[in-house]
Amino acid sequence: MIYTCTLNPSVDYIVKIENVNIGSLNRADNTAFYPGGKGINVSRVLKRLGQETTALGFIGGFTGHFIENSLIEEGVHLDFIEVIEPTRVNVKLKSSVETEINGQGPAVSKENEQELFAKVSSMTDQDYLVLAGSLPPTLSPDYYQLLAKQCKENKTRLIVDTSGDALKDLLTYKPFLVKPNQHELGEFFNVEISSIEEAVEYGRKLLDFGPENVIVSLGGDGALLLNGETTVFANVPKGELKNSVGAGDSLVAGFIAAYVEKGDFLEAFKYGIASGSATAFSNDLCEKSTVESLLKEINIEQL
Ligand SMILES: Nc1ncnc2c1ncn2[C@@H]1O[C@H](COP(=O)(O)OP(=O)(O)OP(=O)(O)O)[C@@H](O)[C@H]1O
Ligand SMILES: O=P(O)(O)OC[C@@]1(O)O[C@H](CO)[C@@H](O)[C@@H]1O
Repeated sequence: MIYTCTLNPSVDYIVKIENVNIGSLNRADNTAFYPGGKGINVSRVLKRLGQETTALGFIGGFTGHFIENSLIEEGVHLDFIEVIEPTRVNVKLKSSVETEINGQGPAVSKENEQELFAKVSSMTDQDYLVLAGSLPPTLSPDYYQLLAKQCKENKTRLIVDTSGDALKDLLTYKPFLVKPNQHELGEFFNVEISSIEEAVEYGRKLLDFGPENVIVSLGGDGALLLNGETTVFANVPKGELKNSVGAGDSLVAGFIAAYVEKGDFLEAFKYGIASGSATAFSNDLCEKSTVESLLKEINIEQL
C-alpha cells in the first residue's frame, strides 16, 4: 500500500480576487474549498493516477469532517486519528500574485502520537510511506524522526517532502526519495541556488547525506533527478500557470505512481514532472488525461 502521512492537514480555502486592498473590505470573485495538506494532496493525485492509497494523519472538528467526506468521495482510503480541536484552514489568495496564509493546526496528545506510531510500525517492506508537510505546534519536532526510524527498521520505503532541520534529521534514515525545490535545497546548505549547475552541485551533496534518490524541482525551469547511478535534467512542459498549490505534491505522487507500475526511475521522473505541470496548469490537482498529454513535451538529458 502507498501510505501518506499528513500530520497537519488543512482545508484549503481558495479566494480568487482581481485586486486586494489591504485595510479595506474586499469581495472575492470566486471561492472554493479543497481538502489540503501535502500528504493528502499526494494521496488525491495517486488515486487520480490509478493507485490505491491510504491517508494517515490527525484530523479534527468540522474541517476534519469535510476532509474525510471529500476523500471518501474521491476513493482515497482513510485511517486518520481524530483530535479534539478542528483541523486548520489555509487561505490561498489568488490575485496577480499568489499569497498563502497557513494556520497553526490543532493540539495533538501523546496518545494520538502513539496511535499513529503504531500504524507506521505495522508497515512492511511492501509499503511506501510519504511524510510531507509541517508539524502541528504541540508535536515534538523529532516526531518525524521516530516514524522514519521505524520505516528503516521495517524496510518501508520512505518518501520525504519537508524542509529545514526536519529534512536534515530524516536523511540519516536513508529515505527512498526526497524532493526539495531549489530554495529548500539552498536553505539546507545556507546558499542561494541560482543556476542548474549549482542545483546539480548541491543536489549531489545532498545525496551524500543518505537519500537513495533526490529530485530537485526548479519550478518552470525544469527538474533534476540524482541518485547513485545517474544525474539527469528534464525540462517542464510549457503552459499557463494557474495554480502552484500542490504542484510539488503532484510531482511526488506522479513519480511514485509510475515507479510502482514500471520500476524505472527515468520513466517515473518524467511522469512526476508531467503530474506537477498538469497541476500547475489546472485549478485543482491534476487529472490523469492531462498528465499523459504532457508527457511528450518532456525531454530528459543525461548530465
Ligand atoms: N511555471 C511552471 N510551468 C510548468 N510546470 C511547472 C511550473 N511551476 C511548477 N511546475 C511543475 O510543478 C513541479 C513542482 O514545482 P516547484 O518546483 O514549484 O515545486 P514546489 O515548490 O515543491 O511546489 P509547491 O508550489 O507545490 O510548493 C515542477 O517540477 C513542474 O513539473
Ligand atoms: O503548512 P505546510 O504543512 O507546510 O503546507 C500546507 C500546504 O500549504 O501545503 C499544500 C500544498 O503543498 C497545501 O494543500 C497546504 O495548504
